[in-house]
Amino acid sequence: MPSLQDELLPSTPGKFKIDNRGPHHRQLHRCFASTSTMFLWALFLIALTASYLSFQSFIDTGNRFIATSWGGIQWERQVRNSAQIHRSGGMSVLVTGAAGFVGTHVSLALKKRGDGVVGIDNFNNYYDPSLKKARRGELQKQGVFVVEGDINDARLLAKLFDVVAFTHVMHLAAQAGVRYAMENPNSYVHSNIAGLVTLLEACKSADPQPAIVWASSSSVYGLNEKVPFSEMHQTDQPASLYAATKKAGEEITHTYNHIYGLSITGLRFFTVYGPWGRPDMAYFSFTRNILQGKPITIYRGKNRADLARDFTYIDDIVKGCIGSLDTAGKSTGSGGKKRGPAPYRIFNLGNTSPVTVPTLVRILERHLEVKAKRNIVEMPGNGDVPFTHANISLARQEFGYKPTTDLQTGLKKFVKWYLSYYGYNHGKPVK
Ligand SMILES: O=C(O)[C@H]1O[C@H](OP(=O)(O)OP(=O)(O)OC[C@H]2O[C@@H](n3ccc(=O)[nH]c3=O)[C@H](O)[C@@H]2O)[C@H](O)[C@@H](O)[C@H]1O
Repeated sequence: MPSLQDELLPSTPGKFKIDNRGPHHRQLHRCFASTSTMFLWALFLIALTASYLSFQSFIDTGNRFIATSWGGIQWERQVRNSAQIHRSGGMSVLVTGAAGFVGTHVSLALKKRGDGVVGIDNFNNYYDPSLKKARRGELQKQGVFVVEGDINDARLLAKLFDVVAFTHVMHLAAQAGVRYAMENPNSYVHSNIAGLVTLLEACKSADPQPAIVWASSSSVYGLNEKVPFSEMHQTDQPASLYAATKKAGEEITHTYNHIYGLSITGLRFFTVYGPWGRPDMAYFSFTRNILQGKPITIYRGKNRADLARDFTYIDDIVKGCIGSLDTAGKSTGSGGKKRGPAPYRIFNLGNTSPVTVPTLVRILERHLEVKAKRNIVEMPGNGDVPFTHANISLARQEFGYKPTTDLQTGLKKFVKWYLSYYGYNHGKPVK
C-alpha cells in the first residue's frame, strides 16, 4: 500500500528521492527540482530555436542561390545585348514562354527584322524539356537570350524592367492543353491566372509601361454554336478549365487596361501547328505513334460526327503576332497611374477552313507513307469541343492578317522537320 507521503510525491521512481526532512525541506527541494526542469526545458527550447534558425538560414541561402541563377553584371549584359534594337523604329520585346512553340518562332522573327528580344521561360516538364532546350539553342544562335525563370517571380520581372525599358511584352507563357486541365488544374491557375497577374503588375509599374500582346485561345468560344466564331460572339460557356482560365485572362487584362492604362491585345489562337511544335498536341503525337506502329485514338462527337479544328500554321500565327505588336497603341499610364484611355483589343487568329481529325490523319499517313492504326472512340467528357472555325475579318481589317498555309502544306513542313529532328525510326522507339 502506498503511504500518503508516497501519494503526495511524484510517482516516477528514481526521479525524486523521498525526502523525510519535513515539509519545508520538501518544498525547497521541489522548488529546486522544478527550476532545474525549467532550466532543462529552456535549454531544449534554445537548442530547438537555434536549429530552426540555422535551418531557415540554410533555406534562405538556398533561395539566394536559386535567385542568383539570374542577376549579376554578366547576366545584365546578356539581357541588354539581347534587347538591343537594330533597326530604326524597332521595338524591344520581352517574350514570355520564349522556349515554347509559338514563343520561339515569334522571337526569331522579331530578331530577324532587327527588333530587340529577351525571352523568359521556366522550362517546366509539361512536355519534354529537352525540346524546349533545343529551341533555346536555336534562339541563342540568333542572339536571343532566354532567362530561365517563372513569370510568377515578381522580383525577376522587376529586375528585367529595371535593366531594359521594354516597349512591348509578348506574353505567351501559359499552361496549355485542353484535356490536361482535368489532371492538373492547379497548374492552369498558377500560370494562366497568378502568373498573368504578376506579369501585369510588373508591366503596370514599369516606366514606361510596355504595350502587351498575349495569347488567349479559340477555346474561349466553348459551347458556342454560331459559326464562324466571331469576336462579337458571347464567350461565357467554356468547356474546360483551360478555356476558363483564358477567358479569365481576357477579363483580368481588361481591368488592367481600364485601371492602369495598359495597352492590351488578346489573340485567340486556333489550334496552332508546325515545326518545333508541342508534343502533346494531336498532330504531333499522332505522327510519333504512326511512325512507331502504335495505335492512335481518334475522338468522335455526338451521332458519330467527326471533330474538326481550324488548324492554323505557325508562320501565319507569327505574322498575326507581329501585326498585333506593330499596331498596338501605347500604354498611357506611369507610376502605376492611368493617364488616359489605352487600346484594348481581341482578335481571332485562325485559318478560316476547319478540317476534320480523320482528314488530318489521312494527310499525315500520306506524308509519312505509313498507315495509321486507328482506334475510334466516343469523345469523352474531357473539355473538348466538337469544332472550331474562325472569322478573321477583324484581324484582317486591323493589320492585314491573311493566313496562306493550308493543312496539307503545313503538315508537310511539320513532317519534314519531325523526321530531321527525331530521325525516321520506322516502327522503333523515337526520341
Ligand atoms: O485552339 C486552341 O486554343 C487550343 O488548341 C489546341 O487544343 P486542341 O484544339 O484540342 O488541339 P489538339 O489537342 O491537338 O486536338 C486536336 C483535335 O484532335 C482531337 N484528338 C486529340 C487527341 C487525341 O488523342 N485524339 C483526338 O482525336 C481533339 O479532340 C481535337 O478535336 C491546344 O492544344 C490548346 O493548348 C489550345 O491552344
